[in-house]
Amino acid sequence: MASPQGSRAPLEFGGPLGAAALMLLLPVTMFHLLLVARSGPARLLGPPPYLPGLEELWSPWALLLCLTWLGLQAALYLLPARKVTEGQELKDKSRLRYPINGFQALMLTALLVGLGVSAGLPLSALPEMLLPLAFAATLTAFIFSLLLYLKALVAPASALAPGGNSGNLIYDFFLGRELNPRICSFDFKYFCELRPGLIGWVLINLALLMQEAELRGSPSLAMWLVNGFQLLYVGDALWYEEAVLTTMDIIHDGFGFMLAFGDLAWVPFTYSLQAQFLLYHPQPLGWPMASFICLINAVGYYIFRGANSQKNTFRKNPSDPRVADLETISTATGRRLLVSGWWGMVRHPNYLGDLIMALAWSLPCGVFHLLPYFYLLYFTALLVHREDRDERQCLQKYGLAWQEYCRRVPYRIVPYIY
Ligand SMILES: NC(=O)C1=CN([C@@H]2O[C@H](COP(=O)(O)OP(=O)(O)OC[C@H]3O[C@@H](n4cnc5c(N)ncnc54)[C@H](OP(=O)(O)O)[C@@H]3O)[C@@H](O)[C@H]2O)C=CC1
Ligand SMILES: CC(C)CCC[C@@H](C)[C@H]1CC=C2C3=C(CC[C@@]21C)[C@@]1(C)CC[C@H](O)C(C)(C)[C@@H]1CC3
Repeated sequence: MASPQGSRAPLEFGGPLGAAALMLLLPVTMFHLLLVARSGPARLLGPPPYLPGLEELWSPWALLLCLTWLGLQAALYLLPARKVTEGQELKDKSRLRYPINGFQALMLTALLVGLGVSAGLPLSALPEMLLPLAFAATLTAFIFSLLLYLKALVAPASALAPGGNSGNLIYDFFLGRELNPRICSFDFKYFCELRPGLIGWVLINLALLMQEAELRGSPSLAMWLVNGFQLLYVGDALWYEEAVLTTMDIIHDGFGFMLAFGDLAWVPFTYSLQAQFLLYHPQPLGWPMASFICLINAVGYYIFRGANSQKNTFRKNPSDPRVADLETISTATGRRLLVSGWWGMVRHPNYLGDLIMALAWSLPCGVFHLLPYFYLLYFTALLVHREDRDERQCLQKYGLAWQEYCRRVPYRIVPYIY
């Protein structure tokens, strides 16, 4: 099967073997975390307390709940949007159109959940269903990825992603073949990246907070902090929804098992790990320490938002007064690269801010368990690997201009360290 570029793109993630290993390892890790978080010792590196049988994982109700959730989010996606925006230019010079109504979907979901809870919906029962729900989400992601793979077989070559079309079934299934799979105007990748998983994550956090309130009379300060920080992160992603259109996932990566599983299962069930841990292992936290952790989160958010907004504003309109004074390097493609402001500090200031926030999300869980720091460890590995992939893509895109940028801004993520 020919690559859409004519020559084959270099294999990533360790090729077919790496892809096969990740397809097994990621779900196993997710179930390990879910089991260990509720066990007494909560040891990240220890064995799980027991191995669940199929009867504990499989529940038709969980699958129904999962599909209903996807259906609800799809319906909210289809509601009239306050704005419809165009994505980046594609290979065939066309641009796709995307509805900007993610924040509206979050608000409407909050309203529906609020009404449901006041009418007696037992949201605090959700934590008891996390295992079968995670299993249902994994199954859904797997079947969905199969359908996406089949859909790509009839897609035109111009619709295929630069990677994910090696001709190896396992590798292509994992990475995803089609860049922007759609049915009419419904864009599956854009929908999955921001809606069901991210909103599902804050809903699971809320359910854990409510169950803690039922168990202990009121939610702990640590649980409030974790819920608040992560709600800010998800609210921000949906408020600045348009920014996702310039991320690597939308511009470069195909839509396959990696993103389908990542978006639908990995994000809601592993990103809520700190709240899961806190429900079963309450941690004392005083106001002085809580204030310090809030400050760390605020610093991380300031860097993350500042850097992402600066790049998006610049990419949308380089003469925007907010970025017009920044120093830039011209490239042969006609696009310019920022070399001052946030992007003159390190080559990925947005990753730095994100990592600082990740630390703030774990600190409320204390320093005596490694488990709540899993997100920070995984995220560091993800971003270092992502930065390396992006670096190679930018070198290919911008050649000498990228080398000049690297010379002017030598550090990748952490100034003077990395
Ligand atoms: N919570 C999570 O699980 C995850 C969060 N993230 C977050 O998502 C966000 C987006 O990440 P990601 O898509 O990886 O990367 P970026 O948003 O950093 O995008 C990288 C692209 O930005 C452009 N760029 C790079 N340097 C410059 C420069 N100096 N001037 C102008 N443009 C430049 C290049 O594209 P071009 O030139 O073509 O515009 C490059 O390919 C980040 O904040 C990250 O932290 C990411 C992964 C997971
Ligand atoms: C587990 C696998 C090896 C990889 C799965 C990766 C995915 C979970 C992540 C890839 C890029 C992501 C982004 C976000 C969430 C996680 C995934 C899907 C993001 C939507 C989070 C919120 C941010 O504000 C963002 C910038 C919009 C993020 C975009 C990338």
